[in-house]
Amino acid sequence: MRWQWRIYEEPLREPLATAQGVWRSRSGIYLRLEDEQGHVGYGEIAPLPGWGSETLSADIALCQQLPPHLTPEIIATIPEALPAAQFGFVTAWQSVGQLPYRLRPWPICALLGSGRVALEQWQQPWQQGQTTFKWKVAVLSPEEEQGILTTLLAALPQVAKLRLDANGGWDLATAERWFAWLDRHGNGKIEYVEQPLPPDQWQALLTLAQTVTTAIALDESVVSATEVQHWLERGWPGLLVIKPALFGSPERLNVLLREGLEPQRLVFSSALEGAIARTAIFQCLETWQPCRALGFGIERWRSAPLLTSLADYDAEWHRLDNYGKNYYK
Ligand SMILES: O=C(O)CCC(=O)c1ccccc1C(=O)O
Ligand SMILES: [Mg+2]
Repeated sequence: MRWQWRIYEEPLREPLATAQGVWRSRSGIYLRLEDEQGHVGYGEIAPLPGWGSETLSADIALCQQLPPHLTPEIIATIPEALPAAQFGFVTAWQSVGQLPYRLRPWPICALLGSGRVALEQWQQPWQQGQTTFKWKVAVLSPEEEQGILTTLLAALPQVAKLRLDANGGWDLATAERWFAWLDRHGNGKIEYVEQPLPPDQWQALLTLAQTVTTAIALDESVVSATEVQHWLERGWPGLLVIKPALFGSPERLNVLLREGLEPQRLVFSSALEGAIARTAIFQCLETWQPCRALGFGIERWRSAPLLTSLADYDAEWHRLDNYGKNYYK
């Protein structure tokens, strides 16, 4: 199987502020495979350095070193330390001759910007039928955020659900105060709090999950399949955010599900990947059958529409030409 790759860097439509800083652009690598009969396939490597996945330079080094003809055996040698590359190559290989996919629309959770803008930003997605929202916290002080949250919770209709994402930005004392506040004021509308403490504080995270009423989801703690496995062995009782683009080969999740991981505990979420990876993820969802709204409501920051024809793929392959350099095998 012959293949080509192309590095891109695309500015976000607006900066995304999280507890870990402000993001302004997103880089990755698009892959294009073609077999002897002319069947094509596409894949995307979209690592998030600083997020437990590899760096883009590590993926570039991998692409430079792989031979001009791919086989499943070669793809299987991609090391565990490069989970975004594993995802990109495995899904690219699976897509050859299968495109375009016919995909279902799933309920989506709309991401709201940190701070007061959330009070406006939920309304348009609500009018379009979305009922789950996520708000970035640990960006302002707890007092400021709880003030805004009081208004937001009062404004949201009773059937709406709100996720809070602290991106590991609280310490234990702050988290305990926040959970006490949420137990009193959550109004039945808080679906869960995502990554309240830094990813490595596993004992404190386990204790919190066993003592507070509000559900907790791990995100940064469980970026790759190996980490998910580790937390399951530790007895993590809560939810798990899966960012498929950073997770490794999708087959790893199939195995965990076959071994009894309950699908209701999973929340699938975007890593602000591009259209090729997003479409590959939605193809995986046909197998994974998500039970909760997908954390893919990120259009405000990056437009990544599902690709529904080979012409769409071809256009996407060429679209980011101006952002990155081209490399051909
Ligand atoms: O999960 C969602 O609902 C939206 C996506 C999101 O929040 C996100 C996007 C890129 C990187 C990290 C995160 C995060 O969950 O913290
Ligand atoms: Mg998160």
